[in-house]
Amino acid sequence: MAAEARELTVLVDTQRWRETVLDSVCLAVPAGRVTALLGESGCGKSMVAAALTGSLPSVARSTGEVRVHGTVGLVPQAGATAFAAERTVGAQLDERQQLFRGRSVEDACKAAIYPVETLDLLPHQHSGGQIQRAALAAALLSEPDLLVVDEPSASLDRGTAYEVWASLRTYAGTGAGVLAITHDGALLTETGVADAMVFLRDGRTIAAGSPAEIHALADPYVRGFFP
Ligand SMILES: Nc1ncnc2c1ncn2[C@@H]1O[C@H](COP(=O)(O)OP(=O)(O)OP(=O)(O)O)[C@@H](O)[C@H]1O
Repeated sequence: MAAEARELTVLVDTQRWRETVLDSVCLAVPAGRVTALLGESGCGKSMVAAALTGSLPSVARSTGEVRVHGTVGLVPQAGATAFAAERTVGAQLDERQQLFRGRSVEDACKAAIYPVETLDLLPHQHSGGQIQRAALAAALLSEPDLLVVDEPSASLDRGTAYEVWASLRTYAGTGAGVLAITHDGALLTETGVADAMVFLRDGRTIAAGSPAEIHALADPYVRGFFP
């Protein structure tokens, strides 16, 4: 098991706003598998990603159990936040490569379907889809045991989205656990990359299982994610 959460509850208290954003969430991310996390906007998917990767906001307090076995990598929903604003993406990928000394920058960019022609641009000079793939390349350089990707294909055309999902599948094939957050049940079904799906609603886990088990459910909330 690359990671698991049991009875994970997260309370956000900003002084002006107080809310339980995750309520007794249970989730498993097996090693060597792609687990997809789905749910409507604001239901808490990114908060699960933050809890698993140790990056909860300072206004959040968590209870319950989170276990991660090995190293973690996060591809944030806004890819630019994975980079410093004032240096080129290429320079920052080179620095990460020096730090981890694993795969080459070229190899990580290829795996992330990131176009190397834009390596010399600053993060904000990238398109939404380009910087998201650059953030994936950055995460792959550290070869984490648990890779959490938040909306990896939200800004991509269908063809490139397919390639990115296939690449996540390949990465899971190296033995890592991959947790991929998405709204796009149709794309998950078409690509067939998810070994398991977990659905969140209002901060709670409401369904989990293999794609076949999920497709057999009559729950209209779950069915609403598929064409
Ligand atoms: N940094 C933060 N500080 C305070 N509250 C936050 C923060 N980030 C998220 N929240 C709150 O936590 C709840 C869950 O947000 P989250 O970003 O996890 O949703 P999501 O399911 O990922 O949504 P989306 O699909 O729109 O990205 C929301 O009510 C949101 O307002």
